[in-house]
Order: sequence, then C-alpha cells, then structure tokens
Amino acid sequence: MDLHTYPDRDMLMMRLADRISADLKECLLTHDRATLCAPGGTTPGPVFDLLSAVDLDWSRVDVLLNDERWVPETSERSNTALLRQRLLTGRAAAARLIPLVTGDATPEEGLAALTEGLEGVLPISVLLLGMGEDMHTASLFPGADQLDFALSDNAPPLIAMRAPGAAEPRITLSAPVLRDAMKTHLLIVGPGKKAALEQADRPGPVREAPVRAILGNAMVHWAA
Ligand SMILES: O=C(O)[C@H](O)[C@@H](O)[C@H](O)[C@H](O)COP(=O)(O)O
Repeated sequence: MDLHTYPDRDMLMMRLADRISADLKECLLTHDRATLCAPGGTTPGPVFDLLSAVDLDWSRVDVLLNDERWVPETSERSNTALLRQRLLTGRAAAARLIPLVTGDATPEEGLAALTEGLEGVLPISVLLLGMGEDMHTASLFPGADQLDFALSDNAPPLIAMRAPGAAEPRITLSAPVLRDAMKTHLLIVGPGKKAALEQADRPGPVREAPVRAILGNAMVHWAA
C-alpha cells in the first residue's frame, strides 16, 4: 500500500490539494480536457476550498462525483450541493459539473440519462476517493444489493445502489471505472479509518472490504 502520513490534517489537505492540481495541470498539457472525480461526505471540504483557488484552466475540467445520495440538491446530504459550495466556486467555478442526480423519484429512473452524460468524460484523469470505517468507497458498501454487479469486470459505469449502511438510495460509479482512473488518491483521517485501512490491506474478498478494488492503484493520504 502506498501510504502517505502527514503531521496534521491541515498539512494533509494542503499537500493533497497541491498534488491534485499538479495532476490536473499535467493532464491538461497533453489532453484537451481533464476529468476530476471527487467524493462527497464530511472529509474533503478543506481540499475543495484549496483547489477552488488554484490557478489552472478550469474551463477544460469536468468535475464528477464518485457517487451521490438520491436526495434533492436542497438537502444537506447532497454531495452535489457540497461540490457547488466548496469546489465549483472561485477560479474553479469555470469547471463543468457532470450531474449524478436527476429529479426522478429513484436512481433507477435517472440511470440512463446520467450514464449518457458520462460520454466523453471517461476515463477519469484524477480520482479522489473517501472511505468509511466499514471499508466502503464511493457507494460500494459491504452488503449492498448491487455490490457484486458493481465489482464485476463487465459492470456498466454507473449503478443504482441500496445498502443497509447507507441512509438513502445511491448512485455510484462502478469498480471498473474507478480502477481505470489515471491517478487515484484516497483521503482518510482519524484512527478509526486507519484501522479499517489496515484491515482492508490484508488479503480477503473485495466484497467484504470494497475499497480493496482500488487500493493497489491508490496513493493513500492519512493524518490523525
Ligand atoms: O457520499 C458519500 O458518502 C461518499 O462519497 C462516500 O464514499 C464517502 O467518501 C465516505 O462515506 C466517507 O465519508 P466521510 O468523509 O463523511 O467519512
């Protein structure tokens, strides 16, 4: 495992934002556009704040969530709202947001339109992921109804997912799309997630620790 440990969370967020912006700039040197794929949840806000001020050609960047909770954007659980408030502001307001939610009642109903919206933005250039203490990443939760499908090599890019560990239905990128990313960073903080990471790093079935699907490709960034 490629684990990077930082003296504190502030340092982690600064160094990670630097790395992600360098990855994006490098990609834009040789490609017309770059895709930055980002998590929701409570951890990445400070990285987004720092990135939003970075001087790069954001008009050539597509921003896509790893996964979305099936809630309206007015909900405080909306990952899209988090991106709009913390990342797609300042200089980064010029980036293009690729939606992962529709006004449909269920993710199954929105799936086809959202999958069409992914055309031209894959593979992911720079992938930032989070992880839960149950070792889920994106919305690949242990015990989720579509987990085996989402982990399979022939999975479609987007999957509707319901899981005991998730408060609402989700839509998530599948394991093959996450694994195809050119650069992958996993952001975790705190002792509970460190212990979970160590457990995931031991051999075992991916379905019991879905983060294993990407662990071999990822730079892992941790601070207490
Ligand atoms: O919508 C989500 O919940 C995510 O994208 C999810 O995969 C997240 O990254 C982890 O659950 C960690 O979440 P925290 O940062 O809140 O611990």
